[in-house]
Amino acid sequence: MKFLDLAKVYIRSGGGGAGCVSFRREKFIEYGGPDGGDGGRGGDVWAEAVDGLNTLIDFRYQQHFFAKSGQHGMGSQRTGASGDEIILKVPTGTEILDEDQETVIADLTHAGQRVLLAKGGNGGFGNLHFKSSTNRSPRNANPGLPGIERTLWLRLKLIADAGLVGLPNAGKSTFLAAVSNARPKIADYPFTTLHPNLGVVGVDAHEFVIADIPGLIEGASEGRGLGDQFLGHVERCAVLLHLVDGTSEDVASDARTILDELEAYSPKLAEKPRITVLNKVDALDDETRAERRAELEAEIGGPVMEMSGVAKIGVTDVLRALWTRIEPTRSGAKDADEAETWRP
Ligand SMILES: Nc1nc2c(ncn2[C@@H]2O[C@H](COP(=O)(O)OP(=O)(O)OP(=O)(O)O)[C@@H](O)[C@H]2O)c(=O)[nH]1
Ligand SMILES: [Mg+2]
Repeated sequence: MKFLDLAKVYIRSGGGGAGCVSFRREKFIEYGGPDGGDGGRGGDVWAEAVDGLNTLIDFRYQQHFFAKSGQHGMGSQRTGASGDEIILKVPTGTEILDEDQETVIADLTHAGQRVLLAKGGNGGFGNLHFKSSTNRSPRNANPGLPGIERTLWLRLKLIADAGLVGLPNAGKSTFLAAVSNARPKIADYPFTTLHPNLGVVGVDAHEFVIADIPGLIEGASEGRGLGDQFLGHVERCAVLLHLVDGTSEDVASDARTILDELEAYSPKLAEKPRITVLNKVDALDDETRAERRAELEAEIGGPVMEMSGVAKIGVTDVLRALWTRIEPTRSGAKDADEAETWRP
């Protein structure tokens, strides 16, 4: 799957069709009245969030979205046909930003949510419309209103309940593959994962989504490694899962590196609920394991769980711990309210 989380699009709604000037012309009727129809409305341009899409890559290949104009009005009181609307299908989690990339016009967080990006121009009135007691044969009609042209940015912030963070090689993708339907690439070299992957997880009859993102290294906030650009994809998560490679000689400093990078990216992300795990415990003897866990707990000032993604040790406990943080954010009523926000 190719991944793209920022795309520029050019949109234009359709112009309205012009109103028509026409008079009835029939046998035996000498002075037929006005019968020019109105122009049709131009097509709107909408964006709609859909499930099952996790990238904006399609917008690399198509950037122009121009809706059709309305047809002109015609004689015999016929209204011109409206122009067809255009709907940009975007992944849930897509924000729509103005050309300056500063103003967020809409945030489509729920499947089916729609936002009007550009309204089609109204059609002009035909001369039938201008008939009055003082003017029985008006010769005027309105032109249609023009469409609206806009340059917009689409920015995808994936929607997941839990986000995986850690150094490269910490075992993030291995864990995701072990617990979900996702099949991310796994290898024993850093930066195996180059873009976010989502996986659906089930535990105790609950389902939630985990996002695996590329590993962070010291200086990621200054662009080192793959940088910290992917942290945007865990911003909306209810909880972060911080995996620390238990086979590392210095688990405390490894953990500190991640916490510093989270803080540098945004204090809000650093304050998000977080579960810390000593991973790869299958490769450790009991003594080393206890020692490293204690070091890690001292560094982060809180409890640490133990796990092995490969041997599937402690995995279910970790999923349950994640769920306890996710569950309170799952209020149906709140979701429904938000879904309404951007509906026309
Ligand atoms: N012994 C042991 N090895 C593991 C475990 N989990 C992962 N590994 C190994 O660690 C290496 C890195 O695993 P990945 O899952 O690719 O690590 P990652 O954190 O996704 O790495 P990046 O994508 O580069 O950030 C692979 O060789 C895995 O086989 C584990 O629980 N135990
Ligand atoms: Mg990976």
